[in-house]
Amino acid sequence: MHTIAVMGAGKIGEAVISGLLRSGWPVDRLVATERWQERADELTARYGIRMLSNAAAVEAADVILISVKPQDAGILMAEIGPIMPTGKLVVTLCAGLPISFFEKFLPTGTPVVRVMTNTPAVVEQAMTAISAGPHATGEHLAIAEEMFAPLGRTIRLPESQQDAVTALSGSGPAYFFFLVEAMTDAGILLGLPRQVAHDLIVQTAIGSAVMLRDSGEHPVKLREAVTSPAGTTISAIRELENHGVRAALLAALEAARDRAREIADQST
Ligand SMILES: NC(=O)C1=CN([C@@H]2O[C@H](COP(=O)(O)OP(=O)(O)OC[C@H]3O[C@@H](n4cnc5c(N)ncnc54)[C@H](O)[C@@H]3O)[C@@H](O)[C@H]2O)C=CC1
Ligand SMILES: O=C(O)[C@@H]1CCC=N1
Repeated sequence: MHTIAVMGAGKIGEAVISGLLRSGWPVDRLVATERWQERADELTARYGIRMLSNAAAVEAADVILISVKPQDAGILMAEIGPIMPTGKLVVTLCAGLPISFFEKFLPTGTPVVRVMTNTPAVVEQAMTAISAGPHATGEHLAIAEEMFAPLGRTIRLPESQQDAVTALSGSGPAYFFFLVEAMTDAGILLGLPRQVAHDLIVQTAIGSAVMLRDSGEHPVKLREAVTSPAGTTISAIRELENHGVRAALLAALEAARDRAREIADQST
């Protein structure tokens, strides 16, 4: 069994820690690092996890998970790159940063796997995309899958698709939350109490998501089944089309993908 070091145990780092522990991963096979002592103490109290310095974590583990913000990755890699022994697996969660960015800091031949997950990891419903770097083998991909499978679904994709994945499923939960927030406001506009509007739309979102996953039907078919001739739904759909919601989504995801590319450019 491997020992995993979570380097930068923030929101996503903690989701990985809690998911692994819930799935039965032994806590003595997990270490983490955190630059703020208060945060480190909080994680030890919550999970009983050993919090180490970056250098000690690299030494203790054979799988090194980079889960700091992309803007902090250069500083972390400059610290741990020179002391990284050969043969360790590096797994990065950093949005936008290519595998080649990490390889620059690491001994030649170090396997690097790039991963994009999302926050539904905290309820074991993440969508995680996993890509191999030039030195990563099927065995390394399998280790990454073993780490992320407890958090939800996993998929293997070429690294060239990771910026699109980041825009779609990495950021995706934010778009759904935004939609729920806006629809709750619409319910209030129509005279419903806030809590009632919230409960109605959350259950509608859950029901729709389960139908999308389990019915095997195309979303167009599912929408058509709700849309009666001269009914209420088509009046709403006309307004969504008039306000360019479809075009807004295309432009929004393109902007997120472009931002991922910009993060990569700024890192070189
Ligand atoms: N939040 C999200 O929905 C997703 C985030 N990601 C990626 O995951 C990474 C982490 O994101 P979050 O967890 O949201 O950020 P976060 O800010 O919550 O966590 C990063 C943690 O790293 C710590 N840190 C920074 N530099 C450090 C260093 N040198 N040594 C030790 N600890 C250090 C920070 O104190 C912080 O607690 C990012 O690269 C992001 O692109 C990936 C998928 C989804
Ligand atoms: O907004 C971000 O940059 C990160 C990456 C994907 C989700 N959150």
